[in-house]
Amino acid sequence: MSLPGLELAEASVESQYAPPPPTQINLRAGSEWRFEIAFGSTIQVKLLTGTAELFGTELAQLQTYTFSGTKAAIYTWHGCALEVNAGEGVALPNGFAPGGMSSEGTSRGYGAGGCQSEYVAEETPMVEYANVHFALETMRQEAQTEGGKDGPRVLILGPENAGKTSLAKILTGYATKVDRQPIVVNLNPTEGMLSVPGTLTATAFRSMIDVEEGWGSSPMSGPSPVPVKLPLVYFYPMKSPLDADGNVFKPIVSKLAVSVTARMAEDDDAREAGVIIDTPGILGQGTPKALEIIHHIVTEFSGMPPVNTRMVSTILVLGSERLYSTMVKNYEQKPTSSASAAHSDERITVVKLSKSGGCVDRDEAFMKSVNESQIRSYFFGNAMASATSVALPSSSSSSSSSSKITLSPHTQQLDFDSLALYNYTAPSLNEDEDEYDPSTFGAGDSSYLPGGAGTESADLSSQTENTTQASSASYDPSSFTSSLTTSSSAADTLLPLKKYTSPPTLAFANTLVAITYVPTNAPLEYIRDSSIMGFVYVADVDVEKKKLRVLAPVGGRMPARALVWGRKWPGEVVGLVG
Ligand SMILES: Nc1ncnc2c1ncn2[C@@H]1O[C@H](COP(=O)(O)OP(=O)(O)OP(=O)(O)O)[C@@H](O)[C@H]1O
Repeated sequence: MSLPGLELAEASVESQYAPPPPTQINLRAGSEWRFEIAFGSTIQVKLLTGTAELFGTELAQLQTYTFSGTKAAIYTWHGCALEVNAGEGVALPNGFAPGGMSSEGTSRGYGAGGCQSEYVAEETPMVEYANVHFALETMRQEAQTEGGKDGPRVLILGPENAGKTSLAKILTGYATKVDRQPIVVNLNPTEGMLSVPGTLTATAFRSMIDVEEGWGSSPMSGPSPVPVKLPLVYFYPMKSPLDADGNVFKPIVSKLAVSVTARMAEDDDAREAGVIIDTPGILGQGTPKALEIIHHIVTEFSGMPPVNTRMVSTILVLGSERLYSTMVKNYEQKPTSSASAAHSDERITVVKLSKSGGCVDRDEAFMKSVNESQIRSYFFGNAMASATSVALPSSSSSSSSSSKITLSPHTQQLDFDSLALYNYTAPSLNEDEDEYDPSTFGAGDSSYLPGGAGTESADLSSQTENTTQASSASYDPSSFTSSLTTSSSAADTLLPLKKYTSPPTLAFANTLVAITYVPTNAPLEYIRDSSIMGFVYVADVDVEKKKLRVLAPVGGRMPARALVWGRKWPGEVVGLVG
C-alpha cells in the first residue's frame, strides 16, 4: 500500500524479517569457521567444495545441514567453501524458544545466516588433537596384533567449557572413520549423551556421529535413517559428582566400569578400540574431593579392580596446567591394571593439550535450553517442530533435513499410590535446603528388604545397534534374569535415597521420572545401581484424585519397577506438553 503524498510503500512484515542473503565462506587449509546460532533460529550450512568436518565428523558435499541452538566450528584440513543460509525460526508450542526467547526472530543475530557470532579462525589445536588420535591408533593396532592386549582407555579432564566433550567427539569421529568401535562413556550429568541430562552413559559407537545433533539421539520409537546407538543408561539426578559426598556418583561409575569391562572382554572390536571417557568440568577444579573422584574413575575402570591398580591408560588434560601437574604427580608412568598389563608392563601416560580458542562459555540460560532440548528430543525426536504435535496436532514439520526423526510419545494416567517412587534427598553443593538426615535412611525399613525378583538386566554387552527401531520391549519386565540374594546392606544407611511416601504434590509436575530395572521394593543400593529402562515426563498432577498424567516414549502399561524422581536434576522442564 502506498502512503498518500509520499509515494512510499509501507514495509511489509515479511520484509522487516527478510532473511539475510546466502553467504559463501572460503576456508583455507587448517582453519575453521566458528559459529553460534541461538535457540529459536536455524541456519543451513552446505559444503560446496573441498572437505570439512564438524568436531571430527565429515560433512557430505552439497548436503544441507541445519543447526539451531549450537556453538560449534567447521574445520577443514585441505580448504573448502561453505554456503550459509538463514533457516526458518523454530516455532515451539508455547510460542517461545527454549530459554524463553521469542521464536519470531528476536534470537537472530547479524552474522551470516542470522548467526549471533561467526568468524574464521586460523589458529586451532586440531593438529595436536589429530596427533592424539594417531597415538591412540598405534595403541589400537598393538591391541590388534598382540592378542589379549587392551586398546587405549582415555580419560579426558579439564575445567568447564575447556572443550572436553568436543575433543571426545573428535576422537570418536576419527576412530569410527577408520572403522573402530570405541566405547564412549559420559560421566557428565549436566549434559546427556544420547540421553537426557542427569544420566551417566556408555555407548559403543560403530557408526558416525550425527553432525547436526551433537552426539545424536537415541529414539525409543519410530524409524531412523541412520543406525541408532543405544546407550547403557544410569540415572544420576544430581548436577555435580560431588553431591551426596560422591556416595551416589562413585558406585554408579563402578557399575558402568563393570559393564564396559565386560563388553571389552567379549567383543574384540570394542577391546581393540578402547574407551573414551568424558568428565564434568567440576572435576577439573582439582579440589581434594574432585581428585578423590578422579582417582575412583581411574582405578574403577577395570571390572574387579585389585586394590591400588589402574585401568585408565591415557589421561588427557585440557586447559589447566595445575591439573596437568597434579595428574602427572599422581599417575604418570604408574602401571595400569588392564588385563594386558601383566605381560606388557603398560603404564599410564598423562598428556597436556591446548584448549581451543573457540571454546565458549555457555551461560545458565543457554545450558537450560540445551537441557530442555535434549529432553524434548528424547520424547518427540529431533525434528523441532514435532514438539508441537501434542499441543497442535495439525502443525506440519518445517524440517528439511532427512535425518530428522519425529517420535510419537503416549500420554497416560497413573494412580500415584500404585507407584514405587524414590527420591534423592542429599542437598546439592550450592543449596541451603537440607533434607538429608542420614539417620532416617534405609536402616530398619522393612519395605527395602529384597523382593526376591530380578535385578537389572541391561548391560553394555546386550547393547545393540539397530537400523530400524529400538524395541519397545525395553519395557518388558520378563527380561529380568538374575535374582537378588543379598539384603539391605550397611551402605543403604549412607545413601540419601528415600521412598516417597507422602501424597503427591504439584512439585511432580513437569519433572522426569526414571524407570529402573529393579522391583518396587528392592534395596536402596540396587535402585541406585540399576540401569534405566526409560523415562516418563509428568505433565500434570491431580493432587486431589492422586493421579499423574505422564508422557512416555512408548505406549503400554507402566512397568511395576522402582521409579526414581529427577526432582532436583534435571528438575522442572516447562511446556513439553501443551
Ligand atoms: N573450536 C571451537 N569453535 C567453536 N566452538 C567450540 C569449539 N570448541 C568447542 N566449542 C564449543 O564450546 C562449548 C564448550 O565446549 P565443550 O562442551 O566441548 O566443553 P566441555 O569442557 O566439555 O564443557 P563442560 O565442562 O561444560 O562439559 C560448546 O558449546 C562447544 O560446542
